[in-house]
Amino acid sequence: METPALLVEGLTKTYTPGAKPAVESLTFTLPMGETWGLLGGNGAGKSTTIAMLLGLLVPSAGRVLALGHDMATDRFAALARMNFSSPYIALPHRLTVEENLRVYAHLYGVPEAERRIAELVEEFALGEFAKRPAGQLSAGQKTRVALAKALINKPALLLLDEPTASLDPDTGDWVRSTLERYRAAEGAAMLLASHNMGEVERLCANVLMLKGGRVVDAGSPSALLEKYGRDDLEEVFLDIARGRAQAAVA
Ligand SMILES: Nc1ncnc2c1ncn2[C@@H]1O[C@H](COP(=O)(O)OP(=O)(O)OP(=O)(O)O)[C@@H](O)[C@H]1O
Repeated sequence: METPALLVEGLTKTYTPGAKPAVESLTFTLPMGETWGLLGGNGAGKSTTIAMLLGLLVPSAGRVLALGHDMATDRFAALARMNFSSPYIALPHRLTVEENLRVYAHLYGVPEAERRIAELVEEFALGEFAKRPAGQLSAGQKTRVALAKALINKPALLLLDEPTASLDPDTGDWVRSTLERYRAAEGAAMLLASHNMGEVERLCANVLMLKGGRVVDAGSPSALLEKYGRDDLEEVFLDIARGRAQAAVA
């Protein structure tokens, strides 16, 4: 069997000893070539999960194999073939957009960096502000630069925290198409934390519903719609968030 993009077993994070874990016993296997969604309300544990998957946060228990590498012992081998975007992590704001991409291309050891940067500037339509400092861009422009940075090393595994937050509907739609095209062309795997149910329905083969740090339900968007007897994932999400899951499936 092909090595999965992510193999996660019993992943747990307790920030404060004795308190309830922010993420508890998370277990799943993300195959190569698929996009999965991590859905949950504020504080459900999405960002904590992504930070552990990236090796930015040390888990309290459990393990993560990313692209076959154990993130506790061998994370640099995995990180070279991974990337991420998060609205909470700012790009160096005094550097221009182009300089930012050059720094990341260097960090990831991208071959033919200038060519790759030119491709991304073209694909993400960054040309009109490529020579401006990243700190002076609008939120939507920053999001596009962050996505270009996330694809700079052609990652096999992409972790996306709210990839279309602060984008207008048209640009958001364009970003979703770009991500979908990238996945199909490269056979990459993606894990997407999102509050945007339409986005999750459109992009994700499978969805993990998180509540209070635990997976409370999982399945393909169509299987979840059927199970809860709903027309869209937003309603399924509200059923779960408001604790109506049992009533819905009874
Ligand atoms: N550094 C920290 N120290 C202590 N508790 C934290 C820390 N970071 C997050 N938490 C807590 O862990 C829980 C999960 O937070 P997390 O940010 O992972 O949720 P989330 O699903 O990403 O939420 P949101 O949708 O609001 O971004 C929350 O109760 C939060 O208060």
